Amino acid sequence: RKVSVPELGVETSHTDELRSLMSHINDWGLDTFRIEDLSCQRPLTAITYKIFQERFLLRTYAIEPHTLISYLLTLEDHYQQVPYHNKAHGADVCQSMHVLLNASALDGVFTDLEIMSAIFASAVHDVDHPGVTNQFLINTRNDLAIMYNDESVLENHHLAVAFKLLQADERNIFSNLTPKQIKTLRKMVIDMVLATDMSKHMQLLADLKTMVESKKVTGNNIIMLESYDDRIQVLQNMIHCADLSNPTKPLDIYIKWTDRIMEEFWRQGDKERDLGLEISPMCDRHVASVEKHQVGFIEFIVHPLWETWADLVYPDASAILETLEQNRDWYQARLSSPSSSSSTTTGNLSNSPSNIHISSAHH
Ligand SMILES: COc1ccc(C2=NN(C3CCN(C(=O)CN4C(=O)CCC4=O)CC3)C(=O)[C@@H]3CC=CC[C@H]23)cc1OC
Ligand SMILES: [Mg+2]
Ligand SMILES: [Zn+2]
Repeated sequence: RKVSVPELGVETSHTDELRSLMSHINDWGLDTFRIEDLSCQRPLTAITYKIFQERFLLRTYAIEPHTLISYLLTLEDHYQQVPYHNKAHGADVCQSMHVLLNASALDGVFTDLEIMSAIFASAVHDVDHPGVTNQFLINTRNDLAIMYNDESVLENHHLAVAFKLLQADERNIFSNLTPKQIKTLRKMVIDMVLATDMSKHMQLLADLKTMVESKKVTGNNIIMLESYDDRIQVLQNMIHCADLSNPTKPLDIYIKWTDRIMEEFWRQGDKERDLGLEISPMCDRHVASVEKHQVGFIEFIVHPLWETWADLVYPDASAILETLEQNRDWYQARLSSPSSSSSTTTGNLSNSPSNIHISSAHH
């Protein structure tokens, strides 16, 4: 029986504007925040539905549109209303992953099943995130830490929730896959989401560097990946890059993500203070050095990863690396110049030059 679904997957009164924004689904720097507004707070459903259509995945895997929308709406409802790790972040990582998969150095490298696994993994990768870190859950003996024995607690939980939601027939988007396909997809999704645990970062990056050093390409510079381990390693680094892509986006968008993650970290710090626990790095709102943290985050983590990724897919990620370096310099400049000192934020702003970004108090 035919069940009618809205053209863009979500009910909205801004259909024309949303359609036009969605035409940029393949572009780096798509404004997820505007999609959040235009989709009536359904950015994850709107973006993931568009990507599945764009890649013909509904046709290839005989997925009913209403089944996909039903799964996506329920998945989206299971993202918590926390400042950063909410449905907008899920949507953003999903769209970023979609763009990374389009690198010409990866042209024809991944199968449709691997691509669908990567998009699905990105959409679900932080579902039901409570807005606190693994270490906080462990330190407070949270039920989740007990359930997962302190090992990748959040990431195991995101996966369990994502697959549990598939068990309802009306939401089972993989009902027409073969048992072998489902087994392969499930393993790849688990391997990718577990790789978003920051405690795996150094090992992931080391392995990526080794791969870059021994990179094998075809005649037209396409990367050759023979084994499952090589293929999943690239996909794991890809979702990790997408998860760490905020500093590589246009500055106005990057700053909004920074505002959100800092508010989420500060709320955790407030809880730690109330519990008499040591306040985690970057989590004390009374020691606000947002710029310093961003420069450190980029220098120690984001740039080393993206520099290596840019080597692997050279020259496809060169513009992204360029934006990252410009954004780092912008935060660096605010560290040293007087405009970043607290006096300006409480001082007379009327004479501040328009080109200096004065956002909310903590910047
Ligand atoms: C837009 O801005 C951010 C976005 C995400 C994160 C995440 N952070 N993290 C770890 C926290 C602890 N870490 C550090 O303290 C690293 N570090 C230094 O060593 C010096 C300064 C600094 O930041 C590692 C990353 C997460 O685990 C979040 C969840 C998954 C991915 C990245 C997220 C951090 C951001 O801005 C600092
Ligand atoms: Mg996560
Ligand atoms: Zn994430």
